Amino acid sequence: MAPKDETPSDPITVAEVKEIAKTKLNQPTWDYYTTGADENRTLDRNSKIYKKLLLRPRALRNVADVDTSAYIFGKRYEIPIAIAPSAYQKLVGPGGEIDMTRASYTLGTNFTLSSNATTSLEDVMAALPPRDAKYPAPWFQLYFLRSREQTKAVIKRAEEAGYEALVLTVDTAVLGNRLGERKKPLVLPPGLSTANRASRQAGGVSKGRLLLNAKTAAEAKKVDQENGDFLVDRSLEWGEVIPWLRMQTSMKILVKGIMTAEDALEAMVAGVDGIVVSNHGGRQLDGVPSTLEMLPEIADVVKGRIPVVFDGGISTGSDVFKALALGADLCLIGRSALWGLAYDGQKGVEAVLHILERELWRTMVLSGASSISKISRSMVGIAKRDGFGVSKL
Ligand SMILES: Cc1cc2nc3c(=O)[nH]c(=O)nc-3n(C[C@H](O)[C@H](O)[C@H](O)COP(=O)(O)O)c2cc1C
Ligand SMILES: CCCCCCC(=O)C(=O)O
Repeated sequence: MAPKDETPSDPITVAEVKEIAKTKLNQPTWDYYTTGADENRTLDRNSKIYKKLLLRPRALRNVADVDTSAYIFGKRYEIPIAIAPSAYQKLVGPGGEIDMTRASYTLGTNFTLSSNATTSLEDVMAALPPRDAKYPAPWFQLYFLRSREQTKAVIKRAEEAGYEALVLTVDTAVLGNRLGERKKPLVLPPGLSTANRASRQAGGVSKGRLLLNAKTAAEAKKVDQENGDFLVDRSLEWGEVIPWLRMQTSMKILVKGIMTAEDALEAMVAGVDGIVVSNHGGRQLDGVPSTLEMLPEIADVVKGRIPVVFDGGISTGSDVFKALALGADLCLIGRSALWGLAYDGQKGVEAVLHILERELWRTMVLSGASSISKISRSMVGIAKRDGFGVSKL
């Protein structure tokens, strides 16, 4: 069935939602959420690349009924679009992580809670009504701290609370060089804290930020030594960390931050259940390609064996279509969901998901794909170098 249209006064694109969000957020919060690392080359590339990819539609393929649903780990997603983990969501809207997770529930999809959330993982789970077992439970994103005890404790809490999967972020051994943040460090206002650090330390802003703002190498070393337990463990390796996680939990294990076919292979050999192709929304290593560019080589290695989850720069349903065509099984939205949260809390996030759903549905109809499995790589192409004609990928 075709998704319902908005009422005339509603924003009808994510770009419009973002404009409204800008008027609702204070400057430091807007800067924190919009920024990338260094010169923002990767951040910009992530979104611009979608415009370069052209669609190659097919006609007369019976699109009377178009089904946007997808299955990941055997669970049903009404749309192949879920919400990426992002830190400190109560800075964006008072309902924060709870509004996000409830919106994902309403749309029949899923949400990943950040290790640096401002709501406890137990409260997020308790905010959801009971759900038919055919749908997924939320996932929990893990920053693996140097303190194994702290790391173990939070994994245990996530498992006991009923999270379906653990998403180990592997692109944040140290925080990216975010220039705006270095000039104006992010400070959580009183009353907000990172509720999922096992110690629930007051103030709660990541100790990684102290390291980022150290003025000299000596100061950085001091911070590193003094705050060691709360920093991400930089000594992790595939062959050790994945088996260690397996020993701790029976939740599914995904790794987030895969940007090469080589790492996708490492991940599979190490025995993960899924990967997330991601460059952290351009906030970590600047100068890496867009995620969309790397998706085909990664999908060639893992597609059909383990789920390929994907994020980076998605702001339209046609972006989602392109990522699915290049091998994604499920797309995550980071900032687009945050603009919805700023715009109107849970309803705003739902509005964003509905916009993307409608746009994806229309792109599928007009491309001749009546289900997600009918979206193929041959349905996208790239303009030839001499500017005339389209090459298949
Ligand atoms: C403000 C902000 C905070 C983020 N916090 C986290 C986090 O805590 N953990 C994590 O794994 N990724 C985090 N990410 C990365 C997102 O999960 C996701 O990879 C990225 O936002 C996708 O790109 P998009 O924003 O262009 O959709 C964050 C992203 C943003 C923008
Ligand atoms: C220990 C690393 C803290 C990262 C904080 C949240 C995040 O991922 C971001 O991009 O900001």
